[in-house]
Amino acid sequence: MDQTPGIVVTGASGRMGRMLIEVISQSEAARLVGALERPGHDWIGRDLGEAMGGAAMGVTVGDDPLEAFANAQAIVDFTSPDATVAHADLAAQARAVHVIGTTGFAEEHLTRLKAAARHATIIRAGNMSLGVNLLTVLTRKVAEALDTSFDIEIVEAHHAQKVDAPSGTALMLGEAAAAGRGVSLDDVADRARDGITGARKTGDIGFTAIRGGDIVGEHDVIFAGPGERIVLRHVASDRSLFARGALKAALWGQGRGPGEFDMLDVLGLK
Ligand SMILES: NC(=O)c1ccc[n+]([C@@H]2O[C@H](COP(=O)([O-])OP(=O)(O)OC[C@H]3O[C@@H](n4cnc5c(N)ncnc54)[C@H](O)[C@@H]3O)[C@@H](O)[C@H]2O)c1
Ligand SMILES: O=C(O)C1=N[C@H](C(=O)O)CCC1
Repeated sequence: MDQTPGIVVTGASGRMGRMLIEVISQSEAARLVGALERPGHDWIGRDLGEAMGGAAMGVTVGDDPLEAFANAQAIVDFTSPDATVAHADLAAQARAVHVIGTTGFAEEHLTRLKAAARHATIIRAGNMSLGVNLLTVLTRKVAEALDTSFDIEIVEAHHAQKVDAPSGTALMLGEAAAAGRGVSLDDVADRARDGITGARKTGDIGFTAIRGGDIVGEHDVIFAGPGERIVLRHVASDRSLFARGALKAALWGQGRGPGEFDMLDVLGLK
């Protein structure tokens, strides 16, 4: 009998859902045991492979997380904040590792995820790629080394369908820069500029979001100082990058105790 961890993918028809299904079903380290979509979605009740336009996979797309999670060792969740928070309680009940790629959480969502992590292994990151996680480490180091005569600006670009801004990645980079400076991001984030804004406040960390076309994900962290500028950049050109990171997290989480972890834990970058 196959002893590899069984994984359920939520948001199966989404940009990331499809990518996750491809990556997990090609992996020898895990099995795809379920696929979920939101109630009312036209994939519900269909074979997943056929719904994706290929050969049957023997997995029927469902809309009942309780039933799907019962036989899973990991849930990989790239959906919406409300859906993910609901899934967190059910994943905890099923004792399945919950890998969360969803972004755009409000404070109330984060509080609920923290509560769920008292009983469950949650691995959450706004970006699952090695490169971006390494970039957060570099950003923190550069911010630590420079004083506030260097203005920090984070510029991100994503596809036209993205619904949240700033991106989860931009916020991760902002948190890293703020940590390097020994301040709280909430106190220094400047997330909206329009009209007569006045001069830039020293110490602020600014965010700019570009949306258009099919951009997968690009992030610049700019340190603009007197007479010079440092730019740290990450460009994602293929979504499978995020799916491979999420699978790595699901495998890393097996046998871990409850708690909230991130990709720095998974990648050994802490
Ligand atoms: N962390 C990362 O590395 C990373 C990478 C890419 C995208 N993301 C994030 O992942 C999320 C999804 O991105 P996307 O581009 O795939 O979006 P998408 O809109 O293409 O897909 C989301 C899917 O979730 C489904 N869904 C919504 N509610 C659901 C529910 N209750 N149960 C099951 N399925 C449900 C939707 O029907 C949709 O198919 C976004 O928050 C995005 O920012 C994170
Ligand atoms: O396509 C998206 O949506 C992405 N979301 C993540 C974010 O918000 O940073 C990661 C990059 C792609």
